[in-house]
Amino acid sequence: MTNPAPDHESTAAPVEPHRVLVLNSGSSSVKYQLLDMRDRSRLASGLVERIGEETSRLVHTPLTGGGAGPRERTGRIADHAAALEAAAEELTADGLGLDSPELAAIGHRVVHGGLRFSAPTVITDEVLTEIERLVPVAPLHNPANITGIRTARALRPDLPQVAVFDTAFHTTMPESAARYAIDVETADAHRIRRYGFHGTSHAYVSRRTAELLGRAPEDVNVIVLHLGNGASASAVAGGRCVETSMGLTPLEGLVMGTRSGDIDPAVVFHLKRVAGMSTDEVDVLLNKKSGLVGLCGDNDMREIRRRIEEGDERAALAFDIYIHRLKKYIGAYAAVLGRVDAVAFTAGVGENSAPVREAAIAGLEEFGLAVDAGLNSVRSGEPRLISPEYARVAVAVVPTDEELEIADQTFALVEGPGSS
Ligand SMILES: Nc1ncnc2c1ncn2[C@@H]1O[C@H](COP(=O)(O)OP(=O)(O)O)[C@@H](O)[C@H]1O
Ligand SMILES: CC(=O)OP(=O)(O)O
Ligand SMILES: [Mg+2]
Repeated sequence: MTNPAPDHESTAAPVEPHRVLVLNSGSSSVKYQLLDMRDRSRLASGLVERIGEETSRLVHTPLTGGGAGPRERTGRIADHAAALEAAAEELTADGLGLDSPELAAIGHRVVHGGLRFSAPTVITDEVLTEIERLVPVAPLHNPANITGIRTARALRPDLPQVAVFDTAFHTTMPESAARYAIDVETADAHRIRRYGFHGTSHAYVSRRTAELLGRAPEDVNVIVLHLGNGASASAVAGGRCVETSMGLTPLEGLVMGTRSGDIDPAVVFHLKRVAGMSTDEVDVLLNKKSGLVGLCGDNDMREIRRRIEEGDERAALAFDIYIHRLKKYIGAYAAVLGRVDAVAFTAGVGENSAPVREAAIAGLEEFGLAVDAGLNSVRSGEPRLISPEYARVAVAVVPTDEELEIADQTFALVEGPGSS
C-alpha cells in the first residue's frame, strides 16, 4: 500500500486529520475500529476471532451511511498478521482504507508495559524494542501487539502510532497487593511484581458502572470481572485499582480459555523434576493447554454450554472449576474493598453468558448479591443491571469498549500540547 497522494486538484482547505484506527490484538482475536474523533462516532468496526483455528471468522461492520449490514468471512486465518491484512482489505472496500489523509493516528493495545510505561506513549524504535523486551512476561500478547504495530507502520510509516498499555490502570495498586512475598532484592533485581492486565477495560467498565448507578466514580467500589478468553478480576475503590488477579504475567488468577490461572508454583518444579518437562514445555502447558481447553478440550464458553446441555460431564466439571475460582475472587475482593457497591461482568463471556453470571453469583445472598433470572437473560449491547431491586449490591453487565478508550487516549496524545 502507498502513502496518501496529496490532492492537487482540490482548492478546498485540507481537512484536519481526525480519524483514529484502533487495533486491539488479543490472544485469540483482533478487534479493530475506525473512529471519527470529532464526535467519537464509529465509522467501521470488526472482529477476527479464533485466529489460527479452522473456524476463524472475520465480521466487518461498516457503520456509516447506507445501512449496509455486517460482512462475514469464515475459514482459517493463520495468524495475527493475516488477520490485520484482511481487516485492512475490508476497510479499503468501504472507502476507509489506511491510505486516507483523514487518519490522524493508529492506537494499539499493548498488553505489557512493565515498570516503564504507565501512560500512553508514541511508538518509536526504542519503545518498540522495550515492548519486545517484555515478550517473556506476555508471551501470548506482546508478540501479537508487535505484529500489529509493525504491520500498521509498514502501511503508514508517516503516521503517529500510539501504544496504550493494559498494565497502566493497575499502577495505583498498593505495595501490599503488588508485591509477591518473595525475597525483596531478588524481586527488585528482576522487576518481579504484580502488574495486572486488561487495565483499559477495568478502567472503562468501572467508570461506566458508576455512571449506570448514577454516582461519581470516586464514590463507588466495584468488582470488575473481565471474562474473555483471557480473564481477570479487579477491585476498584473510588475509581482507583487496589487489587487485580493477574500478576507478573497474564497467567495468574482466574481459570481462562487456555490458561491455568492460580496454581501452586511447586507444580512447575514437579513437572520439571518428576515429569521431565522443559521450561518451555511447562510454559506452553500452562499458557496454552490449560484452563478450559485443558480441562475439557474446548475454550469457547458457547461450545462448553452446548456440551453441558447434552450431558457432557467433562464440560460440566470444567464449568464448575471456572465458576468456583470466580466465586473465590468475588469473595476475596469483597473483603479487600470492605464495601462493594457493584459487581460488573464484561468481555466475551461476561457480556454474553447468562449461565456464567447466574452460577458465579448463586449462593452469595449473604454478601448482598443476587441475579434476577429474567433480567439476566435479556440480550443487549447496553450497560444494564441484572440484580433484583431488593439486592444490596448491584450486579451489572457492562460491555467493555477498550477500543473507544484507546482511541480517546491516542487522540489526546497526538493532538495534545507538545505533539509533533
Ligand atoms: N455468545 C456467547 N456466549 C458465551 N460465550 C461467548 C459468546 N461470545 C463469545 N463468548 C466467549 O468469549 C470469548 C472471547 O472473549 P473476548 O473478550 O473477545 O476474548 P479475547 O479478547 O481474550 O480474545 C470466547 O472464547 C467465548 O468463550
Ligand atoms: C491480557 C490478556 O489476557 O488479554 P486477552 O484477554 O485479550 O487475551
Ligand atoms: Mg480481550
